[in-house]
Amino acid sequence: FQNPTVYVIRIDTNLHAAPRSSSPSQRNKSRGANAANHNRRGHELRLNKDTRIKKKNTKRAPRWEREGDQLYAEISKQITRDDGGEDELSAYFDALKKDPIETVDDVHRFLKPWTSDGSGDEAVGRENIARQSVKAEEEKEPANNAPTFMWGSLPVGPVLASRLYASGRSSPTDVQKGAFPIITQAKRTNAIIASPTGTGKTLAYLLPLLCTSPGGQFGEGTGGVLIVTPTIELACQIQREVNVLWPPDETKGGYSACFAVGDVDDSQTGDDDSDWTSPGRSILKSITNSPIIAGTPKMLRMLYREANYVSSNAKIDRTISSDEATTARALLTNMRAIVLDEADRLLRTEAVAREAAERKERKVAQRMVEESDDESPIKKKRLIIARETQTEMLLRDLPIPSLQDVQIICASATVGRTMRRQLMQILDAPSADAAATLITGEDDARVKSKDSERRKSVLLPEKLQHSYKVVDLDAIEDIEDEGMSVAEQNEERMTRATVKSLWDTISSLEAKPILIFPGKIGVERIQQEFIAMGLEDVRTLRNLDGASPEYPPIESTNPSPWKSIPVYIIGERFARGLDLPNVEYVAMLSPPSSAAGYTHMAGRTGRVGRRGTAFTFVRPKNNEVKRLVAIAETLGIKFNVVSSDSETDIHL
Ligand SMILES: Nc1ncnc2c1ncn2[C@@H]1O[C@H](COP(=O)(O)OP(=O)(O)OP(=O)(O)O)[C@@H](O)[C@H]1O
Repeated sequence: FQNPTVYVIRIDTNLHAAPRSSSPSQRNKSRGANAANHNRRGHELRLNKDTRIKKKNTKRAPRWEREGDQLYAEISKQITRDDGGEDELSAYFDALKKDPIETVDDVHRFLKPWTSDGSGDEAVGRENIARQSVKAEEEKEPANNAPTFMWGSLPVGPVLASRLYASGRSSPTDVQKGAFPIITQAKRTNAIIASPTGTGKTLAYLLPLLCTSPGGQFGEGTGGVLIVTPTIELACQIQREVNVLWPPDETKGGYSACFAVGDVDDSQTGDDDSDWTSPGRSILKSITNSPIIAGTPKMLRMLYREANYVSSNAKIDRTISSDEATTARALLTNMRAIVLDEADRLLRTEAVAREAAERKERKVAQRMVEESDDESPIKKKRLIIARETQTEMLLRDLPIPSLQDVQIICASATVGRTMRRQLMQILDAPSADAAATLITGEDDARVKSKDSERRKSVLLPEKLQHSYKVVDLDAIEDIEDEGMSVAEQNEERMTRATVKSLWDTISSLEAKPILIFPGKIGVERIQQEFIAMGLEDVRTLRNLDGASPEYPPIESTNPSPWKSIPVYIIGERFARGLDLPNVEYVAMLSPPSSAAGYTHMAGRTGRVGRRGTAFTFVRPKNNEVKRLVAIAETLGIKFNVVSSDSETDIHL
């Protein structure tokens, strides 16, 4: 009843009117000779003409009908407004004769008083328009070339919007909404995209770059965008994402718009010395007009070094083909953006932070010794100096005029002050803010929470649950193998106990894909154990791409082609950015050595608002328990306890 619908019911109130004749002929008869003097209901009409007209006029049409008529009359007129009227609007239109509309901006300026952001109380008139046009000139931003067709609130253009919908992404995530306007700004803006794992950071940088691509998919030019990733697997994952948005066109050679610089193809490098092609040249040869180049910093350094050589020696070195020379020149001249995906890992931020903390600790210790009378020498820990990384070397040596001319975009779930300062140094910027704009998915209520623990947990997806399980060593008997040292026997017992704990945990869970980080135990051992226990779909990095007939492609979201629920076993260093479909559980077989490590591993589940649980297996050892406490403290998370038969459970 809040929005009642009004029905107009016409009721015939003339209940005493003569009944209607059943047929038209009878009706005509009943009207008879006097019909002219009677109305249709048989009431007598007065023949006095004036009275009759008067009577008709007194029955006025309802207001809405009269206003409606007026409106219809008004809108059906030809709108020329050349009639030289004297109202304000006519004056406004008259001004057009002196200053006709010629450009898109003229149209906006002219229509401004009727657009929702034009303040309603401003007087309509030429003065007003002139003022607005001056203002517009002052504020004039270079035009944004992004096509308009909305994906949620983002103008990504009809083609990309349809492909996004078709691939099951119906609206942008918060960080995608935040990143798009900043990255597409006509004034080149560097950006750091920082938001929890699984919030769509890849699309957050990819979409604005594709939308601002000069000439689109086939007009961008080779190597317009360079994406640096810590692993080749991540580069391939980005390639798959690009293929969804910009599918390879068979009529144009069927190559992907994103070239993933992987291991060098041996078939390109001949066996004998005369056929030998350098790895850099092999990569260069394989690039076929790809506008986006993605790869690890080491491979990219090799590629760009070779491109530099080829472009400067094309005329004198006979081994250089004209195609190679063209590609090399394009690589060096087209670059407009560089993305550092998982930037803190690429810039080895952790090592720099560790070194800084260690130096600070040393200073404090030194001061304490100086202030006390204690003469005993200070025990010094070895200082591990953070070395320059491959990415830093790549950025330093890139054969382009200046990094200032290229848009730099960094993305990671774990961005801190150290990383921002590193970037500031690399770009020679006066401050971290000047180096790059920080973009976060700020709609998360946790960011504004008064509870500091809750604020800390913002690095992780909100729906991600955390659990730990204590490995029950007593469940495994002592190992007595004469071929093994005591230490090896203990290690083996630990491994068996951990595998048993893992198996017991998996057995108690709903059947859903699980990702295991095996820690020291290693990928192969867990794989062998699980296959021996009868699991069929046990995958490692090698069979993730679905190329082998035994393993269907992992993009498949339909569980029907799965032989059994997939179990992925992946080494920790490949955790970053990995996006495996439908993974509901992550198992870390020992507590990670840093909170950032935990964030990236646990974050393989609970992605894009889905549920997920991360299990950490902890042995009853001081260092492992301490690590788990430090992780819980840093990230502001509370663990659930997975019960175990042993009495050694620790409650954090
Ligand atoms: N707007 C969206 N709606 C639904 N799903 C999305 C959307 N954007 C991205 N995704 C999907 O979310 C998943 C995670 O995206 P992505 O890998 O970019 O996350 P991320 O933030 O980079 O995570 P990580 O920090 O772990 O690398 C992908 O499968 C991607 O296809």
